[in-house]
Amino acid sequence: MAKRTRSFGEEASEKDKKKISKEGFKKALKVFRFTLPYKWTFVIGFIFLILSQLTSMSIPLLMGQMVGAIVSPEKRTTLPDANPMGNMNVMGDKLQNIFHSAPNFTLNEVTFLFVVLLILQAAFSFLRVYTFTRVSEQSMRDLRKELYTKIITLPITFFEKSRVGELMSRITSDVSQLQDVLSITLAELFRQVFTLVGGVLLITLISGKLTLFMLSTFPFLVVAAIIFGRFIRKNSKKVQDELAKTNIIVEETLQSVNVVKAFTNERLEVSRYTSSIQRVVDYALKAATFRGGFISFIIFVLFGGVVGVVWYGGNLVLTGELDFKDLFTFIIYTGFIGGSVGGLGDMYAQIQKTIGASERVLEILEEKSEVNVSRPFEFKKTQGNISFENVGFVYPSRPDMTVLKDISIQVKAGEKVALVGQSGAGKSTLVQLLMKLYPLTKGKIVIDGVNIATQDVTELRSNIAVVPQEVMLFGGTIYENIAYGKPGATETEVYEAARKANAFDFISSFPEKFQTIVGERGVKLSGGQRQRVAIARAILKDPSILILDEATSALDSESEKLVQDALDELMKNRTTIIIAHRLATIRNVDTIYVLKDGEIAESGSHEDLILKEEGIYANMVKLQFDNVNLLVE
Ligand SMILES: Nc1ncnc2c1ncn2[C@@H]1O[C@H](COP(=O)(O)OP(=O)(O)OP(=O)(O)O)[C@@H](O)[C@H]1O
Repeated sequence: MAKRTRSFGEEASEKDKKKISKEGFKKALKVFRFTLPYKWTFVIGFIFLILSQLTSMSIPLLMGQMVGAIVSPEKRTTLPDANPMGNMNVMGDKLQNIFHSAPNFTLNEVTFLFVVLLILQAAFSFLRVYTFTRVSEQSMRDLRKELYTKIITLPITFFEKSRVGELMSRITSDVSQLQDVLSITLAELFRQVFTLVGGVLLITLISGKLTLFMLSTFPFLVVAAIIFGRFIRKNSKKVQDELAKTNIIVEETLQSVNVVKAFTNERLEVSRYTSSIQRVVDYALKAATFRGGFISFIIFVLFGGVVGVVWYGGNLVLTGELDFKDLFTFIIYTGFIGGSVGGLGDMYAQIQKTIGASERVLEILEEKSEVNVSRPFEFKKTQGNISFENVGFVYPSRPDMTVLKDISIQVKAGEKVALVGQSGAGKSTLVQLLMKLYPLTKGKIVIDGVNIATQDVTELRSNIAVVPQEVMLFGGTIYENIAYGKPGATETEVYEAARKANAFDFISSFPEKFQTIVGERGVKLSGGQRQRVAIARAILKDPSILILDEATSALDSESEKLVQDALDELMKNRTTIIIAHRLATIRNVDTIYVLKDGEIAESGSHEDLILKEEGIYANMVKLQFDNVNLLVE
C-alpha cells in the first residue's frame, strides 16, 4: 500500500474523521484483533523500529563529532594512526564520552562510525518496513475476507438499507485506511514521539539553557495550529461536501445516461455540474487562504526559532559556555524535533480517520449473518409440498403498510399454481417469503412438514430455483453463467441443460459458442435468450420447487414459444409457483390464486374462475382479451 502523501497542513477527509474518544479507541482496538495471529511478527517489527530510530537519533551526534573533528582537530585525543579498525577499545571509551565537550574522534574514525551506523540503519529500516507490511497485509487480508463473508451472508433487509457504493468503500477504502495505520501510521507516530521526546532529552543534555530557549517558541505554534486548524477544517468540510455532490451528479447521470439523452438534458446537466465544481473551487480557495497563512506562519516561526537558537547558541559559544560542535548537533536535533511536531498534526488526523473507518467496519461485522459459510452443508432434496398458513406480512422498512393480511395456500408436490392480481398486490412478496428473505409477521410457511422459520436458509434455498422477470447475467462466459446453477457441474451436464432450455442452438450460433462473454462488457443477449440461459441454469440446479416470475414485456411469438417450451421442460415433476402477468400462459395450471388487498380473493382452475360472473379473474382475462383484440384490429 502506497503511503498517502499529504502536504503539510492539509487535512484528512473531514467526513471520514471521528472525534477521538475512549469509545472510539476501544472500537478501533477491536478491529485490530485481526493482527493478533501475527503479533510476534509485529513485535519483531517493533524491535527493528526502535533500533532504526536509535540509529537515526545518533546521526546528529556523529555529525557534531565530524564538525568537531574538522574545525578543531588539534583538541582531539591523539591516536597512533588513522586506522580505526585497530583501535576499537579506544573508540569504545570515546563513544561513552560523546556528550563531553572535547572532540573525541578523528575525521576518519567518525566517518567509519558513520558508515557502520548507516549500514545498520539501512538494515533495520528494511526489516522494519518488511515486517510491518507483512503483518498489515496478512491481517487485512483476513479482515477483508471476514468482511466480504459477512456482507455476502447478510439478509436482504440489510441490503435494502445500505447502498452498494458504501459497502464497496468499506471493503476497499476503510480497510486500506486500517492497513495504512498498521504499516505506516503506527510506525510514524512512534517515530515522531520518539524523536520528540528523545530529541528534547538529548538537547537538554547538551545545553539546558538553549533547550528552554528553543521550547519557548512552541506555545506560538500550538496556538496558531488551533486557530488556523479550525478555519481550515470548516472549509475543507465544505469542499468535501460539495465534491460529493459533484460526484453524485456524475454517477447519477452516467447511470441513467439513456434518460439524459432521451430528454436532451445534456446542457442542463453540464451547467449543473459546472456550477457545482465552481463551488468546490470557491471553498477550496478559501481553505487554501487559511492553509497558506498557516504554513507561512509556521515556516516563519520554525525558521525564526532556528535563527533564534543560532543567535542565542552562538552567544553561548562565544562566551565559551558551549562547544561549537555541540551547537551544530543541537541545531540538527532542533530540525528533527520541528519535523516531528509538524508531522504529529497529520498523525492526529490519520488516527481520527482510522477510528471512523474501524467503526464502520465493525458495524458490519456485528450484523447477524443468515448463512454460516464455515459450516459444511449437505444437500437434502425436499419433495416440494408447500403450505402457506395464515401468512401475514409487513415490510420492516414500511411498517404502516400491511402487504399480506391472511394468506393460506396448499401446494402438493409436483403441482403448478399461479398467483395473479394487480400490480402491487403482493405476488412477488409471497414468493420472497417462501425463500425466507424476510421473517413473517404472522402465520407460518411449511415445506414437507418443516416450518421454514426453523430451517437453515441454505438447505431451504438449495431446493428452490427462480427464473426472474429480469434475468441478471454475471460478467463471464455463457458456460459459467449456466454452470452457476450447479457449481462443479460437468460439461455434459451444462450442454444438456442448455439443450433442454432451447438455448443450445442460439449459443452455438455465436463464434465463441459457450465461451462467449456476456454481462456488462460482453455480448448483449436478447430478453428471450437471457431467459433461456436462466432456465438452463435452473434445470442444472434441479430443484424440487420452482418459482417463475413471468416477464411482463411480451416476447415475440417465436421467441415466446421457445421460452415456453423450455419452461414446460423445466416445470416437469416440480412444484411450480408462477407469478403470472399474461393470463394466457397459465390456463393449464392446477390452481390459480387471485390476490387482492392482502388476501386470496378467488382461487380455482382457469375453467372455474372464468365462469364466475363479476369475478376478478374473469374480468382480468376479459380485459387482456379486449386489449389483444384491440391490437389485432
Ligand atoms: N422491499 C420492499 N420494501 C418495502 N415495500 C415493498 C418492498 N417490496 C415491495 N414493496 C411493496 O409491497 C407491495 C407488494 O409488492 P409486490 O412486489 O409483492 O407486488 P406484486 O404483486 O409482485 O407487483 P407486480 O405485479 O407489479 O410485480 C407494493 O406496495 C410494494 O410497493
